[in-house]
Amino acid sequence: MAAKPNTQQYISDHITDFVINKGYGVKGLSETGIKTVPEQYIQPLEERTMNRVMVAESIPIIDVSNWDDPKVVSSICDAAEKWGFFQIINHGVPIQVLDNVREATCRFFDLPAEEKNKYSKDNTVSNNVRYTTSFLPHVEKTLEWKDYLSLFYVSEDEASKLWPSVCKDQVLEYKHESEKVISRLLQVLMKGLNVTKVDSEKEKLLMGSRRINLNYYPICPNPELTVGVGRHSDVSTFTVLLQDDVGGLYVRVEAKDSWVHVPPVKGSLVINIGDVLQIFSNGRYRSIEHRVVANGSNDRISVPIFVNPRPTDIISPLPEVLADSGENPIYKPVLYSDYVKHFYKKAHDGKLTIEFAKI
Ligand SMILES: O=C(O)CCC(=O)C(=O)O
Ligand SMILES: [Fe+2]
Repeated sequence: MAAKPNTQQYISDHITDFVINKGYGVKGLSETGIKTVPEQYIQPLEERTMNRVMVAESIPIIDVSNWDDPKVVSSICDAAEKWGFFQIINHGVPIQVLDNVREATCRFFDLPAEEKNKYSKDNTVSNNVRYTTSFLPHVEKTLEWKDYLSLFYVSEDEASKLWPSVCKDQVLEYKHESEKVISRLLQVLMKGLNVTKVDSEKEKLLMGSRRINLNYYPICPNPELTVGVGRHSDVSTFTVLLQDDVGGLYVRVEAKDSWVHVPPVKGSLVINIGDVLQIFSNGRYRSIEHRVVANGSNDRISVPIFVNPRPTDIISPLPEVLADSGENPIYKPVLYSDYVKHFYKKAHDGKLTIEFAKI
């Protein structure tokens, strides 16, 4: 006698095939008009609820129209130590450039699934351009309600050949326009560590590569059951994040055992410290856990630029930091590409990635 088909299993396999293999993503799923999130998106209770949200507090908003102003320098360094997250305004990246990259992101995700799927793991011509859904759908027990395109920048030439034509010019423009802000931020953050000499070698070590993600979070029928992005810290030196006006990014405040919302501020960029800067600074600047909630009434997009070392760099506490503080290193030297590989081997798990580099 033939085995009775397991209906639940059949539906689940079908959804996985549609969302992941065929490239429809959660955007495609959302557009079917589905009324409840499929089982594989239902997160454990502790991952989808935030017990304590502080509404009275928020991360600093810093006006950087004068980067040389000592008050600007101290606000940034204090925010990096206390919060690991802050927003900057009057940063000089034209609003038009930010609007253009947001529009370009929508254009990419509005492409038919077959077009987007040309950039999936199995079809893409280069690992430097990758379209996928959730975070690591083949590794995770429970999926996240997000699709994304991840672009590792190698050169103008490569980007213009390989990046999707509906968004490449706008993403490149956003990257170029942000470079001045990125250099300034690095200088200021190093000043706060008493690292006064940042020559070109050191600059490459601290920020020699860029990854840009286009994140798309479609409307979700049961936002309370799932997440947009689960709890994680970034594996960058720092991240420059552009969000739209929907909101939903929450940042962990460890000292208060709670979370704060990062409200959309027109024209601002959100900056957060990543694990690599926590390692370089021997724990003085801290990468902070963050998460994105799913949304029941709006699609949301965000565009982070991950400012990273080069894959071939060895990351460890900076000698200047150890000499200045007299501290022993709490992290061992690790090849950056090994660190990143470790991150991409497991589902989002809060701040656990950095354990990999602990002595
Ligand atoms: O969408 C956001 O606001 C944050 C996304 C994020 O944390 C990430 O891509 O690492
Ligand atoms: Fe992140």
